Amino acid sequence: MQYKTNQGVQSENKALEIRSLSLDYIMPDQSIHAVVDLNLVARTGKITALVGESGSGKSTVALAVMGIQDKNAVIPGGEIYLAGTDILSMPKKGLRSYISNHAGIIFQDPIDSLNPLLTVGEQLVEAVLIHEKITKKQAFTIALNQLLAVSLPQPEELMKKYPFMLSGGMCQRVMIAIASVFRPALLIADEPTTALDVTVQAQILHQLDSMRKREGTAILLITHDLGVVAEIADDVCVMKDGYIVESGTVEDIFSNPQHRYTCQLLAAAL
Ligand SMILES: Nc1ncnc2c1ncn2[C@@H]1O[C@H](COP(=O)(O)OP(=O)(O)OP(=O)(O)O)[C@@H](O)[C@H]1O
Ligand code: NI
Repeated sequence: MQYKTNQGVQSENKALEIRSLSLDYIMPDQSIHAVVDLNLVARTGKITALVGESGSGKSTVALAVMGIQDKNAVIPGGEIYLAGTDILSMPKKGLRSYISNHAGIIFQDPIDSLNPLLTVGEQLVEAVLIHEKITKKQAFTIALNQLLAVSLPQPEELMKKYPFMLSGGMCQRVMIAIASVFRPALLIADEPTTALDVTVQAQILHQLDSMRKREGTAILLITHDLGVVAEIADDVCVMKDGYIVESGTVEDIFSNPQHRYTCQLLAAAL
């Protein structure tokens, strides 16, 4: 069977390409147009920031890309090309594994994202074994290397610990380790540092940036913090009320914002 692909010379460096995506949340008395006719590209080896006020639809986009949108969501139209294939035109069977092989996601609250009843090691090994038919021992070695890759010291000790024994910053590193086990083409970070101390925020962002450099991962960074955007993002998409009102390179958007809302955002950040 042939699925829709966006392959072609111009698409090669696009880990994610969203075309004309709309998403509604169906409520008993109304439906909310959370995403409207949205276009977005996350380039390989680059950081794309998705910014916009609370409720503008940023997380909804992230969840739709991961195929984990809420049950009351319907997608009336659009295409989501993840590593070249439109996941919206794929059959349910195989979709989960396709998405988890090509994209990872980390959230705001790393401690909530981990299972409190399992050790770090158990969760990492489980994540490895979901994808690969290898022995537990081999999975353990991969897990250890993952923890080293996110600069966590003494990984062997860490593997035995439960999430509550770790700081927020360490938990977020573990989440990055889990989300990137399979060197996904795309990593989505939905406000990854909002819940962390300021000093730890910079370390986590540095970690994402070094993953981008090392693996060529495309990173879609959802954030409220325009200072962070200016510092590490390559591209920016500005979202408001479900629409992308403006997108471009960081240089373009910061030096020459076209949309009134972008000007307001920039002014508010000064
Ligand atoms: N399951 C749902 N059912 C109905 N409405 C929802 C649902 N999930 C989100 N919404 C609404 O959809 C809109 C977009 O929400 P979303 O969480 O995507 O925004 P956001 O930009 O991520 O906001 P924030 O910056 O606060 O995280 C909001 O109006 C929100 O209230
Ligand atoms: Ni959100």
